[in-house]
Amino acid sequence: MMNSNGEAQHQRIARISAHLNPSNYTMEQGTVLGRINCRSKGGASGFKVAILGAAGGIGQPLAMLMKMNPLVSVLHLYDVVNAPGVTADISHMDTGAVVRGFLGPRQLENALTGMDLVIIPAGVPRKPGMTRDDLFNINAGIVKTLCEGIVECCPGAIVNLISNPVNSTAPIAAEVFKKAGTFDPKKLMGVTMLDVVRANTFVAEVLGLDPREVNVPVVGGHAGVTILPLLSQVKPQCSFTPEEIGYLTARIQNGGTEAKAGSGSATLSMAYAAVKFADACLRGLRGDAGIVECAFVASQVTELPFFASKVRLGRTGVEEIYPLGSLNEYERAGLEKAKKELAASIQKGVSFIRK
Ligand SMILES: NC(=O)c1ccc[n+]([C@@H]2O[C@H](COP(=O)([O-])OP(=O)(O)OC[C@H]3O[C@@H](n4cnc5c(N)ncnc54)[C@H](O)[C@@H]3O)[C@@H](O)[C@H]2O)c1
Ligand SMILES: O=C(O)C[C@H](O)C(=O)O
Repeated sequence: MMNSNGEAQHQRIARISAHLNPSNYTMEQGTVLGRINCRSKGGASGFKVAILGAAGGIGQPLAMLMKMNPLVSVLHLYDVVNAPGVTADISHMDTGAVVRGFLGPRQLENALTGMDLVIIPAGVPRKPGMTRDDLFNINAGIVKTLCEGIVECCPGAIVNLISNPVNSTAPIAAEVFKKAGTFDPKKLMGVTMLDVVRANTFVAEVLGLDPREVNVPVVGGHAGVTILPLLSQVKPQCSFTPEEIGYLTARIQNGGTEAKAGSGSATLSMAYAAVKFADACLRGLRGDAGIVECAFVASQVTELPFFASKVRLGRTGVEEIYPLGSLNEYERAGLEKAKKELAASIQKGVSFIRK
């Protein structure tokens, strides 16, 4: 009869033998050690997070940063290409989250089942000279398919939508969920955090402050004039010259073109922003109080059905949407321009599903 040390050793040998036998490898389990219940897996507490488009320019650093997040116990990495390699690479990080990879549509169901939070950076990015709306024809279909998967496998999950054009893809997601009867406006957020991250950085440069001390609300949407920084509401309280306002507004609105200097679109700062926002969502789900961030959500703040503004995140997702507060004349003019473009982008997304 084996003593408990002998038993443990026997199990370790069995695990290693399984690891050395390639027939035991299944992509869905990410690594063989994951498949055979590796004892180094994270604790049972924590949230289950899926990244769809995890092998891409945003997806990879986003996956790495989420693997480092102590609130994450399980991390599912889904893509239509290269998911095995990215998963193996990230799974070697000695942090708590268990990582599993999923490749291609046949594995989408397993990637999504049981998830608390689904982050979607899947789809094509802009090339020089393109607008975000030029991505619509390809990305609308991708987002639709992935959201249909969410309907089937994790209809109660929080969804963070990154794929552009966000002003249309978030309404597309909402329409897919409405059609299936699973739409919960508290759970769907278009990610506009990068606009806030940029605004904090650029404003801090002008004011000579540490960006971590600066908070700039950015409302509206996530493309050109729909990106509306409210410089009159910057914290800490401050004032700007008209030249500074013109410079900052233009730089924040065109940050996406500045990033990567015309050779692609932002990936690293976006991954940082996505993780900052996802972490806020997870802290909200955990029940932390007072978590306020900007996001593009189903809203009654204006006459438009979707709008980005400050929201409070809690156990059920978006628990409160804040009004815009008082705007100066420059911002009121910007709001009118933003609403005009936003209305068309939202309608384009809605029509894509209702057509
Ligand atoms: N919301 C924002 O602030 C923001 C910021 C930057 C980029 N973006 C957008 O994010 C998207 C991704 O950008 P990127 O630079 O990572 O692009 P990328 O091409 O590097 O990566 C996209 C990934 O999506 C995958 N993909 C394609 N179709 C898929 C599908 N059906 N299912 C799952 N995965 C699929 C690709 O294989 C690829 O790995 C783009 O639409 C870009 O415009 C948004
Ligand atoms: O500009 C882009 O196309 C990507 C993204 O939306 C960004 O703001 O960086």
